[in-house]
Amino acid sequence: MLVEATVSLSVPLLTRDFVDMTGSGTLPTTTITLLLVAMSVEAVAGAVGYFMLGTAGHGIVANMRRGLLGKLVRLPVGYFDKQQSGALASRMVNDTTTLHQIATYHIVSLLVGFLTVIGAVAILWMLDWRMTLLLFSGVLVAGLLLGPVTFVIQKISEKVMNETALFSGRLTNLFHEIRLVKSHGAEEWVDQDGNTSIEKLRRLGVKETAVQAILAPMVSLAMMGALIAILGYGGARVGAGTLEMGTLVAFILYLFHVAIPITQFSVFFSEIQHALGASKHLVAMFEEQEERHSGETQVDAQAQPLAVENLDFAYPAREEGGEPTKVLHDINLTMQPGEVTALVGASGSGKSTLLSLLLGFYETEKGRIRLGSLDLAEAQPAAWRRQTAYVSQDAPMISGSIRDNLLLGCEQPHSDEDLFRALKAAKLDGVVAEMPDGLNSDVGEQGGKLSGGQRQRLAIARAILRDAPVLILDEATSHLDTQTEYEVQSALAELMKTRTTVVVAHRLTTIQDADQIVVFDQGRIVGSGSHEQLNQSNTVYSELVAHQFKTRRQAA
Ligand SMILES: Nc1ncnc2c1ncn2[C@@H]1O[C@H](COP(=O)(O)OP(=O)(O)OP(=O)(O)O)[C@@H](O)[C@H]1O
Repeated sequence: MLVEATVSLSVPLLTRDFVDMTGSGTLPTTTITLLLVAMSVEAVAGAVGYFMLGTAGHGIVANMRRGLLGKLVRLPVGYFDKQQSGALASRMVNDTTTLHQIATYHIVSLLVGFLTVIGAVAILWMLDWRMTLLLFSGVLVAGLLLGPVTFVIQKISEKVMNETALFSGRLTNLFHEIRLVKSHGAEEWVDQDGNTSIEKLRRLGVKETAVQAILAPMVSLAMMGALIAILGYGGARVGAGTLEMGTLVAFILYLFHVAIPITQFSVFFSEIQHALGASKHLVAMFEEQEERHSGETQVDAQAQPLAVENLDFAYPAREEGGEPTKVLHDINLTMQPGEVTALVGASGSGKSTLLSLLLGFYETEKGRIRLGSLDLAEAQPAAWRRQTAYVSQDAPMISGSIRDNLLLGCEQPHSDEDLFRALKAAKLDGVVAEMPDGLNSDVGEQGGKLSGGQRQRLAIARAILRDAPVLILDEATSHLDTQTEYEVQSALAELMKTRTTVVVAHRLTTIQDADQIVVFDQGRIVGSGSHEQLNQSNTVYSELVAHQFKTRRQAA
């Protein structure tokens, strides 16, 4: 592009010679040849420059997206609690594209334009300084008008980006939950809600266009003024014989050399405001504190007790300035290898939160979690989690096949036989074998092509395959019918024999044989022991048992 700019500066000078020579009656073949060569070089250099910039731009966007993706997956779970996943996706896709243009074409055009203008001014000054001053008074006026307008554009652009991210977030969520929307006949509400955002975006777009619409004419008006002044003043000087005709022509051509970059500056300033809006959020994402990478990587949970000591925990405030939600108070608990520890308690009493903490999803405020003598705070979270297999309440699935879901995060290779063995233990082998594509069958978005029970069995098979010494099950069998639950429970019982197991279960029948039952009440442990012990001596537990017994009898 520098070659293009330099060569393009010679074109008006060559044109001046061409006009002056043809005016004096000679045919300037050398000048014509030079003009043709200069114009061809300008065109080729322009095309090559455009291609190279485009290629660099795509590289920049890809790098930025790679960086962002790498960053996002390494952010702690707490970050995602505060974000809408669709909004994050929008930032990754749309905001990075906005930066593409600015990082390549606009920045380079600005630099090249700047050099062109300097070159043109130098040549013009040598040709005729009075006319140069005249031309630049027009440029100065244009510059002074641009400042405030670009500021307004930045403000609007920022609002557009935020609204777009919000809109994408809402849509993603609504489409995920389309069954909920339809079952509640909420299509009309979704329509209205979406239309409000669409209308907001339209209004902002119109505002932005209105400001942009006055920007370009303002610049061209200033340039037209300069052109007319040059033509009037230059024409008079040619008439008076103090200026060559060729020099006036060269001036007019140089005017475009100045005008085009100046117009590009105006586009640049409006684009840079756009990019500033986009980059603000991307920079904020890049600056987020990642989950700890440091710590002990040699975590061995084999035959080690898992202990929780004096643990307090509060979720961070949902909005700025809000109060954190205190959820766990002074938790003390030891889970022995080869034993099953069951956590029971009313809904919201903090059982799942404790599981999240055992998995190192959140940093704890006070107290410790230990595996043998190793403190979780001193271990690398990823290494710690490699020692655990976790089946959560809703058995989430990734988009892809049964195989992809089974092998999620697996480091060792597994044969199809291994996969079927795990599926068999989870009582899902028959279902998968009957699928037309077997292990390669697609599970659908969020596992939507599988039933709730099948998803749960697939999640259990995944945990079995992971073969980790610590097993963490959060209501892992709640979606299964009694017969399947019984069969899966016996497979799990086999698995639990050699592992440290923590189970959360609402249906107390499934954990009556647990080695240790721990009773939660409003974030505190209010008792622990065997089913018989607790049933006799712990009122919270005996009430839970009595309540469940009553509910079942009523259901029957
Ligand atoms: N990410 C979060 N941010 C803020 N508060 C949360 C978050 N997750 C859970 N809570 C709150 O923490 C408390 C304990 O929730 P938790 O899910 O641990 O209970 P639970 O005993 O597992 O309940 P359930 O049996 O219904 O699953 C609840 O009051 C809940 O509102």
